[in-house]
Amino acid sequence: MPPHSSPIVCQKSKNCVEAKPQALLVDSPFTRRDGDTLHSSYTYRRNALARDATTGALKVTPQVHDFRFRTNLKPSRTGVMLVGLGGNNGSTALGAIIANRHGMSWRSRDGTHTANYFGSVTQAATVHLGWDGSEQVYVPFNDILPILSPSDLVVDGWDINGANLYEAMLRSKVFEPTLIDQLRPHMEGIVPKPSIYYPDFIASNQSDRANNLIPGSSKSAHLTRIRDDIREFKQKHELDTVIVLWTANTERFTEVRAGLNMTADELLAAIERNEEEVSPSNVFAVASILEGAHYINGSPQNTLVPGIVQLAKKKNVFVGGDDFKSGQTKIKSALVDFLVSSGLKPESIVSYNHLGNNDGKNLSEQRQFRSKEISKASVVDDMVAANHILYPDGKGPDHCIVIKYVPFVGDSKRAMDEYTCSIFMGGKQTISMHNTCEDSLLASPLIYDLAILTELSVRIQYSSDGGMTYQPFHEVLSLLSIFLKAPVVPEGTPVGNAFMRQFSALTKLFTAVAGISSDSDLQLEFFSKLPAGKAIGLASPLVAKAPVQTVTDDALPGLV
Ligand SMILES: NC(=O)c1ccc[n+]([C@@H]2O[C@H](COP(=O)([O-])OP(=O)(O)OC[C@H]3O[C@@H](n4cnc5c(N)ncnc54)[C@H](O)[C@@H]3O)[C@@H](O)[C@H]2O)c1
Ligand SMILES: O=P([O-])([O-])O[C@@H]1[C@@H](O)[C@H](O)[C@@H](O)[C@H](O)[C@@H]1O
Repeated sequence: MPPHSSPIVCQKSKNCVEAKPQALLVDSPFTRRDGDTLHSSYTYRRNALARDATTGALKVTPQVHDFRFRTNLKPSRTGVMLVGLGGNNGSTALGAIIANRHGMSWRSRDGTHTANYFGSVTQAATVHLGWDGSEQVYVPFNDILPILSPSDLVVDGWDINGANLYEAMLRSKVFEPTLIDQLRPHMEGIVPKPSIYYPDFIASNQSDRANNLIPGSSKSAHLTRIRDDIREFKQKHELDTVIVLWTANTERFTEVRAGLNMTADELLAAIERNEEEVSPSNVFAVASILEGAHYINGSPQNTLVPGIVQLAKKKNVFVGGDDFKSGQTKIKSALVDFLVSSGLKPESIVSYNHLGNNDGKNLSEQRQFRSKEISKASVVDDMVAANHILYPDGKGPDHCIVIKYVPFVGDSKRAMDEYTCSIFMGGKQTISMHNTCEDSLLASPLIYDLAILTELSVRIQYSSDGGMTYQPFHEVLSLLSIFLKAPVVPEGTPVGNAFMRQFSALTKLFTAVAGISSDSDLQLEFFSKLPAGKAIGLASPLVAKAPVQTVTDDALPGLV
């Protein structure tokens, strides 16, 4: 079977940038290319675990599960509608796409810079595939499967403020003036669509921004208008996929209760009766889902109430969230994993930062700060639960979150963290770090990744019954967790925050879908004689004339 090469054939669109040909050829009897569809099989190995009722011993039963994947290799024409387009993140994300499309360079005190997508996992990270006999081989993440470039995305959105995107960039103070000047002709003509503003959900200090509103106070009428916006955007740009992504202000939490939002019908009825407790982000999420658009929450509020998840399931769209994991928390999700994996016990974590952007201004009010505090504080829970030696009672470290609004520093967030650990023989280790960055330059690449991987997920279906039936991933797209502080996950499944585990899960998933053996960090070949290699996978290969390698479970390497 000739190896399949999956050139990125981006659907021609006004904004489609010609993508580079795929550089990866997968040669396996367990993948089959049928036009634009890649069929692959994957033997998923896991341990069935159970406590012995009498001895309490942990019984471990290694098992294999035969998955089939079916992937449309053609990235779809995709639009992203940003709620909060005129904000620091929104204007930065759009401006950077335009700068990359045009290959812009600009000068600053540090010299000349050229547009890039650093900070994006899909565009600037690599994936380890193994050892080729002379070197470790890493390939670009976007070589594993055909995915969109951010430059392919059609972007539009809403804002309660009517500033055009040139004015928004000036206000944000994120880009150098020499870049803003180049972007001006491309951005000045873009004005966010009018949005909805329910004052009780964001800080009162935001009221002076609200000059670009959909008229009236009927939430049902607002829902209809936003649905119309999404539909018109999709039709105007002849899009196949639309993703609505909330990068507007942090809202206070909404109540979650029976009669309000526990079911899709309850939430739709609550909107119909103009229920006070229905938030703007609830309305955007419902509008998106009803229009078949996927909805991602980049902020910490609890938008994805049970009724919205249920509606997403009914309408077969993805939802994801919460709160971009961009800076201080992202570092924490890697550092605490390292400390706990080293057998060192974080006893206190103090995360302080101050910033002077509008996000910081909105967070300076308690109810909005509380939303952020919850998402920032939850990030170590899985790592604490992973080590009963260090945390026998499950009680985690003292964890303090402080955010202060200091207008003068603008988007340049100054984060100071202190980690104090118990170490060997009563010792203590204190790690302090200072981290300064333009917050929006860390968050904007995540907007791309969230959208690009949502679009890729739409093109993947899996089968658990040997290829008889196929279905999409669960409507709550928890594979996006690496980009989010407080990942929303399918009910009954655990939240994982440890950064490198999230990265490994993401790269192993897409290499498996591509028919590539999961990278084994074991690398036994470096300290043992490697047995002869053989193609593995399902007992029934996907291709008619595969080598006669009837691989049965008990013949699988490692299980004999
Ligand atoms: N590094 C980061 O920047 C980062 C990291 C994690 C999370 N976040 C979250 O992302 C969000 C955006 O951050 P930002 O720095 O761009 O903030 P920002 O205040 O600059 O932008 C938010 C924009 O949303 C608009 N807005 C508010 N309510 C709206 C509504 N109902 N409809 C449409 N627009 C509305 C505001 O006018 C503003 O332009 C915030 O919730 C923030 O907490 C940011
Ligand atoms: O991602 P991270 O740096 O931990 O968290 C950030 C906070 O520290 C910051 O104060 C807030 O304004 C940003 O929205 C972001 O949430």
